[in-house]
Amino acid sequence: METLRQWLAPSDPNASSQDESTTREAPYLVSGSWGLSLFSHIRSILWTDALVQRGYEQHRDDMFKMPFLGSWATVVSGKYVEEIARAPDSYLSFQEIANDQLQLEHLVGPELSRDHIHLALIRTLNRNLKGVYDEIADETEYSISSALKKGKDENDWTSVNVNQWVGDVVFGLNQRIFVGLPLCRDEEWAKAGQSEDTAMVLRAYLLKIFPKSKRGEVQQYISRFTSSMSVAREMLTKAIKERMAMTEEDRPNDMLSWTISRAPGEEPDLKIICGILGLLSLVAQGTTSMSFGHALLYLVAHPEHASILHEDILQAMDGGDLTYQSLERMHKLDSFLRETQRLSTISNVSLGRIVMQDFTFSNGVRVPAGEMIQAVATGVHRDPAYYSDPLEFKPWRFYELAQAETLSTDRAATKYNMVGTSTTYLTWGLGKHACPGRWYATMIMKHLMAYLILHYDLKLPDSANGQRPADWNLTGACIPNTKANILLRRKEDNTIN
Ligand code: HEM
Repeated sequence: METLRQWLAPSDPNASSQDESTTREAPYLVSGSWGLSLFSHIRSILWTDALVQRGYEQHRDDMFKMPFLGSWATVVSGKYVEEIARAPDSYLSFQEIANDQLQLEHLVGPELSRDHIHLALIRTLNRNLKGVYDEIADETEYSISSALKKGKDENDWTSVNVNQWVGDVVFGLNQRIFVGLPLCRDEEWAKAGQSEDTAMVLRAYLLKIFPKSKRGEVQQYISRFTSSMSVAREMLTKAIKERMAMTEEDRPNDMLSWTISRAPGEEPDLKIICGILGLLSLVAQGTTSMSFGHALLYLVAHPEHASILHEDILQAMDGGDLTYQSLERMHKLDSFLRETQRLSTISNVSLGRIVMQDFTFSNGVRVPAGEMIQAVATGVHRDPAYYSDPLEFKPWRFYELAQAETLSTDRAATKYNMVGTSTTYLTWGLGKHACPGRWYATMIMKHLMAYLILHYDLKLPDSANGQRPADWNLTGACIPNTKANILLRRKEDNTIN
């Protein structure tokens, strides 16, 4: 009970009491006093989105303080977002918040939480995107059809739960790139890997309840009860040993081989390699499948846009196959997906940082070391000052903005592309820590959507009455409705690749 109290109570809302008369704290959105704050913390976990939105409406282009996942966070918008993005890591640390939220030191290992080797691997992934695309293209039909086997037959159609089906398909594609054939198609691997992703997030939540000094012991204890982890580790260890027995030139060109080559030490540590792949799988899986699940639900709820997308895709293919280069020419599909990410942003906030040394914003608000800073994302994405008819789904919004700017400036406007970041589009964060996996995630999403539109009929079940099932908001995340189903049917004309 005491631990729970410590976790839920503010670390010390008055800890930032000003020594310097020129600085101040951000205004509290809810009371910081004990009792009320316990209630506020519980409320903030259940209704983070509503609290962030209220704060944004009251303190737009400024900042406020609210309970956030068990701590206090100063939440900013406007020009202050750039101040976070520009701040040195020695003041505002992304690494620290990632370590804290995923408990990397305990769940993955101190080497990874300290050195972040995975970032170099994502750079390798980005350099190899064209080759990676060919693997993804080769895996797509297998991944889609094996996930469809878990669905329910309804006349000519197969009914699937969106979250589950998209999760399976994206997992299959990611694993082809991460661990390659044959492991990526192993059903036991898929089962263990997917439950390991969920287990890791739950373990991180659990560990955070305990004081830092006790987390190592607690992790040792709970790992005895997580069989998915040992199954996944065992299978991966076998694959690693097989790869290590090959010369570097003979190894397949995938994340597993890159990781073995980059892992520190003469004799790479299997635990570190497993940890890196586990972490990459975790960050790539939930984000991409949630985003794609949202996009798919917009597609089936707005069938009037499907033919325009179909035309855009065929035009980009120019009589040829679906290729990496053709994806880059699918401007309307790009705009469609960016609009789905604007309206159903998977996280209400972005640019989360832990303050390492007291940090003062240009308006004099000082945030003491140890506290958290976040930026409003969804509120900004739905602000009429930045987006006309912000609550309306306008799939060609970014396409039209890019066209207009290209015409007026005589230069191709790339800032509205799906991977573009700005203070008013925070899906990927901003600045030096903006998502390094966004080119890969965008490639997967564009390819999968184009492939589905070319080869499958898709629709909402009649029971949905043509309405997109409402998103679910929980602890700051925006999840595609977990009960939403869609129907799929392979098209008869399979002449187009
Ligand atoms: C649609 C899918 C995705 C979304 C919406 C997304 C979103 C984000 C966001 C908001 C951040 C924080 C940026 C900041 O604070 O400024 C981030 C960071 C990161 N993302 Fe993604 N992400 C996605 C997919 C991926 C994928 C596929 C990978 C790996 C292949 C990945 C790897 C990472 C990593 C490693 C970081 C930390 C960067 C750093 O330490 O500097 N993400 N992502």
